[in-house]
Amino acid sequence: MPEPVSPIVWRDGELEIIDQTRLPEELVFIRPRTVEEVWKAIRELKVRGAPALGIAAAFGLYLAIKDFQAKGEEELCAQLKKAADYLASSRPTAVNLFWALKRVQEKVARAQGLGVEKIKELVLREALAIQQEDESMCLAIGRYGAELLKEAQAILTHCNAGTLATARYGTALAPVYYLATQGKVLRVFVDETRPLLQGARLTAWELKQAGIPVTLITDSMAAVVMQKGWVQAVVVGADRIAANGDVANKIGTYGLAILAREHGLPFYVAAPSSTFDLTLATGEEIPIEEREPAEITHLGLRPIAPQGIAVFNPAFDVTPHHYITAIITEKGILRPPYQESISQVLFKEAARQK
Ligand SMILES: CSC[C@H]1O[C@H](OP(=O)(O)O)[C@H](O)[C@@H]1O
Repeated sequence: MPEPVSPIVWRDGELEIIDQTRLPEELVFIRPRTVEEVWKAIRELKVRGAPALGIAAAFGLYLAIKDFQAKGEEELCAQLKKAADYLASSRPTAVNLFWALKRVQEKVARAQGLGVEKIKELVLREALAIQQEDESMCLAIGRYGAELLKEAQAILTHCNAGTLATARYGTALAPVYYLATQGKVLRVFVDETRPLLQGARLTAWELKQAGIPVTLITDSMAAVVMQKGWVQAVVVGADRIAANGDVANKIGTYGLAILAREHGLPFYVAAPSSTFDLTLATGEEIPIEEREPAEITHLGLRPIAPQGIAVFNPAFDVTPHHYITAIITEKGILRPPYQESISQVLFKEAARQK
């Protein structure tokens, strides 16, 4: 199986990003050189997917300061905070973006006294570390998730939680890639995922590249695919997971969870620990991004709805934890009650590090 692509790399002193708005027709790379260009790439979903947003934001911080002529560390840190606040305004739901911005700034705060140039180098090193760690976390999610899917013939997934949404390998698709390397090839039923079609444009593309069999369906077909018994599990990604296990993910996920429950299918969420937001008790507190009406009323330039029609365009919804069979993380499989299993897996690790 060909190695899944990485959508975002630091190569020869430049940030190189696959422009995901050009897929599946063209594989086009862009090289943002300023924090403004990174902000725009995030906002326009040229780079998207919760972990990939964290990685892009971390590199965006470096681009914001690499050529900045600071008189001293204090001025440099002020520029870094200004850039972090700016990047934080690009998209509100995926917590990985905010987690990465916070992690880099905290690293810099602990490095006071190093000098301006050393701090700049440290920010780049931290962005590279975030990217490398994410790839390792996706691999671990693949191994843990494979245990849950090893008896399945096919799964259904929604949106794109594959290699294009992460450093590499993905979250929901990581077990599919891992099983393929072990000689077990699953078929993946892919929701097209209106309105921006991340499933049809991105998941179908990346799985085809990897030689994984794909069946593309419209979002409205998921129920009958489950009714016919064509899939044995539903596996999706996440953009933010609250302390009780409520999951924010692409709009349409909540409906899939209810359908899975109705058809007696396991509903798995795959996410690294950087997607958990333990400051939020429940999913009710997760900010849900609302995007432009034109994403729904138009297909490209062509209107597909009457002009001026009222539109509701939330990019995400929240699936209550009681619909979720298990959460696959890089540290293991979390089972209900999530309030306990999340803290045991995530906090216990942190406690040991103190
Ligand atoms: C591996 S997390 C991917 C997650 O992000 C997607 O949203 P978007 O394409 O708007 O960035 C979707 O919710 C995926 O599940």
